[in-house]
Amino acid sequence: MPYTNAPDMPAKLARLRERFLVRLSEDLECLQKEADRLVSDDDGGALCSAYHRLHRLAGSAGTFGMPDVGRTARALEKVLKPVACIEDESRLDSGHKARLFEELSSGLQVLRSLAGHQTSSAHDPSLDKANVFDRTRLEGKQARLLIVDEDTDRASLLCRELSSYGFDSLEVSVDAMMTAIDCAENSGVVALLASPVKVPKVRTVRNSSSDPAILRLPIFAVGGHDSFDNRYELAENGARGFFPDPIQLPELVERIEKLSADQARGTRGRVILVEDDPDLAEHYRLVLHLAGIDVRIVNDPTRLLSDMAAFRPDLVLMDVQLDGYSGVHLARMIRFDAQWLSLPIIYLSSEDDPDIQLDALSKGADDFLMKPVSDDYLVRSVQIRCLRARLLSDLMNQDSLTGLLKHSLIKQTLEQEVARCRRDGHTSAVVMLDLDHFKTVNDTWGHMVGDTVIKSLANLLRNRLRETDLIGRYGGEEFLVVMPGCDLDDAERVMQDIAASFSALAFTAGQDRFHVTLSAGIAAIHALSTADESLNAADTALYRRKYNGRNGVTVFRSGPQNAPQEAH
Ligand SMILES: Nc1nc2c(ncn2[C@@H]2O[C@H](COP(=O)(O)OP(=O)(O)OP(=O)(O)O)[C@@H](O)[C@H]2O)c(=O)[nH]1
Repeated sequence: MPYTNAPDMPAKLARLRERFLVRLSEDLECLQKEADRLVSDDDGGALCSAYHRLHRLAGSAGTFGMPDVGRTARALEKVLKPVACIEDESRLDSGHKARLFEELSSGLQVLRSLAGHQTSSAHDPSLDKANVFDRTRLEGKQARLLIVDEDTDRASLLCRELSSYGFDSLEVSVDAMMTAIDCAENSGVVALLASPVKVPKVRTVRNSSSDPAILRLPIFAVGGHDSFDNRYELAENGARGFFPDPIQLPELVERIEKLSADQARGTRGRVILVEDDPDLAEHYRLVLHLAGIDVRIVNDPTRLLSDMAAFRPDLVLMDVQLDGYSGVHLARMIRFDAQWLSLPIIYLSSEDDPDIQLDALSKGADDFLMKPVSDDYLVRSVQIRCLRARLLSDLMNQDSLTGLLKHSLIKQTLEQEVARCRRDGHTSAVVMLDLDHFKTVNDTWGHMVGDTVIKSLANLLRNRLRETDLIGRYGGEEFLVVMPGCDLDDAERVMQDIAASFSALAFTAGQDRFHVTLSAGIAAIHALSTADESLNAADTALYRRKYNGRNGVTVFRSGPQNAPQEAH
C-alpha cells in the first residue's frame, strides 16, 4: 500500500512498532511470572491473566510485523483455553499445573527467542513503498483529464469544451500518459485517447496493487468509427469506455462523473473502531487513514452510542474481547436503535473457533476479520463494505437521474444550514435554479434529450461548485444549491459564471445543435430566520429573473429596499 500524501506515516507506524516491542518484552516477563505462580502456593488467577495476555498477543503481533510471535502465542493460548478462567483453579491437580507450567515455559522460551530477533529498526517491507506518489504531476500541473490526441486543434477544442463543464484538462503525449499510469493511483485522473492513438496493451507488470497498472488510470477512447472489431480491440486493451464520432459530450461527461463518483465512494468511508488496545487501534487508524478512510477510535465502550450519533459511521469495526465488555453484546446493543439496523458491524477477533464465530455473528454483526489482519486485507475489506454502505445510502438519498440530493434531503440540509448560521454567525447563500423554456426542449427534441440537458446541468454544478456546497434536484427542472460560508457577492459571481458556461454548452439532437439557458435566484441564509423564508426569498428572486428576461442571476438583498437586484 503506498503512503499517498503522507510522508510521515512510515515513521509513525515504525514508532508504534517500537512501542509494541517494549510492550512485548513486558508481556513476556509477566507471562513468566504467571507461569511461575502456577507451581507456587499463590496461583489464583494466574491462568486466566496469562490466557488473556496470550490472546491479545496472538491478535496483535502479526499486525506489527511479527507473525511468528503471533502464531506461537496463539498455540499457547489454545493450550490454556480449556482451563483458563475456570471458577475454581484449585480443581486442577498439581500434576496438571506442572504440565501447564512446562508447556508455558518452553513456549515462552520460543517467544523470547523470536522477540530477540526483532530489533527496533526491524525491516518492515511495507514501508519500502512509502511516499511513492503524491498526485499526478505532469509538467508541473495537476489535471483530472489527460487528453492524448495527435490532432492538436481537435485536442484544444475538446479541452475547451470539457473545461466548460468544469474539468481541468491537460493535453499530453502518449509517453506522458504512460508515466501517469505508473503514478496515478487514487488520484481520480482519467485519460481520453483520441483515435487513431491506440490504447496501449494491458501490461502484466504489477506493482504494489494487485491491479494491472493500466486499470488504475481509466482510459476512455474517443472519436473514430464504431464497429465491433474496433470496440473489441479497445476492450481487449483495457479501455473503460468508447465514444465514437460524433462524440456525445454530455454522455462522455456523465461517464467521467460516474467513474469519479464510484472511485470516491470506493476509497472513502467513515469507520468507528472499537478497540481497547491503544497501539493496535492507532495502527489500524493510520493504515485506514492512508487509504482515505476516516476513523474514530472508541476505547471507552460507554461512549460508543454518543460517538456513533456524532460521527455517523458507514461501518463499525469491533474488537470482540474488550476490557470488561463483550463486543458481541455491544453489537446487539447498537441494533436496539432502528437507525443502525442496516449498519455493517465487523468483528475484529483472534477467535478462530468457527462455532464461536457463528454464534457471535448470529448476535448482530455481519462479518469476522481474523486478527492478525494484514494492512492490505483490512483496507480492502473496509473499502468494500463502505462502498456497499454508501451505494445503499446513495440509493436512498440521491435523485436517480442526476445523482444529486433528493428534494427532502436538500431541504433538510437547508434547515441545518439555517441553524448553523444562527449558531456560528457565518454567512451562507441559497440558490434556486431553473432551466429556461424547458418545455420547448422536451416538445421539440423529446424527453430523452431533455433528460440529457438536466444531467448536463447537474454535472456542471457538481464540477463548478465547492465540495462543501450541497446540490439538490428540487423539482423536475429546478435545482437548489446551499453554499455554506459563502456571501451573496461570491455566490452571485459563481452563479453568473455557471449560467454563462451552461448557455455555452452545445447540445445535439439528430442534425440539430441547440443551447439552453438557466435562471437563478439567490438569497442570504444568515439574513433570514427560517428555511422557508430563505426559500421564499430565493424563489422571489428567481421569479423576478424569469420575469425580466431569464438567462441570468437575480439576488434577493434584504435591507430597506428589500427587493431583488438584477445581474446578467
Ligand atoms: N425531460 C424531462 N423533462 C422534465 C423533467 N421534469 C420536468 N420536466 C419538464 O420540464 C418542463 C417545465 O416546463 P415549465 O414549468 O412550463 O417551464 P419552462 O418551459 O422551463 O419555462 P420557464 O421556467 O418559464 O422558463 C415540463 O415540460 C416538464 O415536463 C424530467 O425529469 N425530464
